[in-house]
Amino acid sequence: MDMVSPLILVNLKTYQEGMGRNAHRIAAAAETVAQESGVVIGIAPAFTEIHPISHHYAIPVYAQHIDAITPGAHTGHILPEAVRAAGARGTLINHSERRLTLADIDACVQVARRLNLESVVCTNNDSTSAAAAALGPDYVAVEPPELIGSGVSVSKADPGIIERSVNAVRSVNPDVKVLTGAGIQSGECVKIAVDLGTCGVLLASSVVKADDPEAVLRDLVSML
Ligand SMILES: O=C(CO)COP(=O)(O)O
Repeated sequence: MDMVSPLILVNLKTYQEGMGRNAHRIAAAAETVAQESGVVIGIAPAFTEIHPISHHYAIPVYAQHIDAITPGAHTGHILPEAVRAAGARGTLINHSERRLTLADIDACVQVARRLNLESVVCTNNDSTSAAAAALGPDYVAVEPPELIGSGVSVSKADPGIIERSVNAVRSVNPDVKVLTGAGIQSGECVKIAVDLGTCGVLLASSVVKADDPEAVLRDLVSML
């Protein structure tokens, strides 16, 4: 293993297979495999599942989004303090399916830092990875949008974007860790990503839609 312990972050999105009892099943599988392997496996469930999951399992829980607001008169927003109080360790910011402006991303990273929430800023290519790194988040997670949910792994289809993003982030801010995602489905995909200099992966469908999420998670960590 690398000096920084790898992170496997499973985004449950709003998949039916990641709601309610299914979210618990995936969280339990993640906890089992994390304990067996020593690899950190986090989960980003729907907002409504953050509290139940974080209070039942020892794995780190992430929000899928926050709004950079302070408590007050906002309706239909996600208050970062509430996400923290519900037990989240961190949050995704600017996921490809929840894009923000650069100014919003900056504000979200700052509020996350203030609240001691880990920030994972998602990006779509190496230029945006460099821009995100300049904001000083904990992680930049590069995911080529065309491969998200495609079943085709970024590690195999586009290793260059991983390598370029790692280099871009390092040159802007070497303290920012890099994750990658889109189509990640096996231990081999994870190993390629880590060998290219990332600290792990962000993934969804291969775990969330699996008949046996525990078996997929065991495979994902098998080459670390
Ligand atoms: O968007 C993703 C994770 O946030 C990637 O999704 P898939 O793993 O389904 O390609």
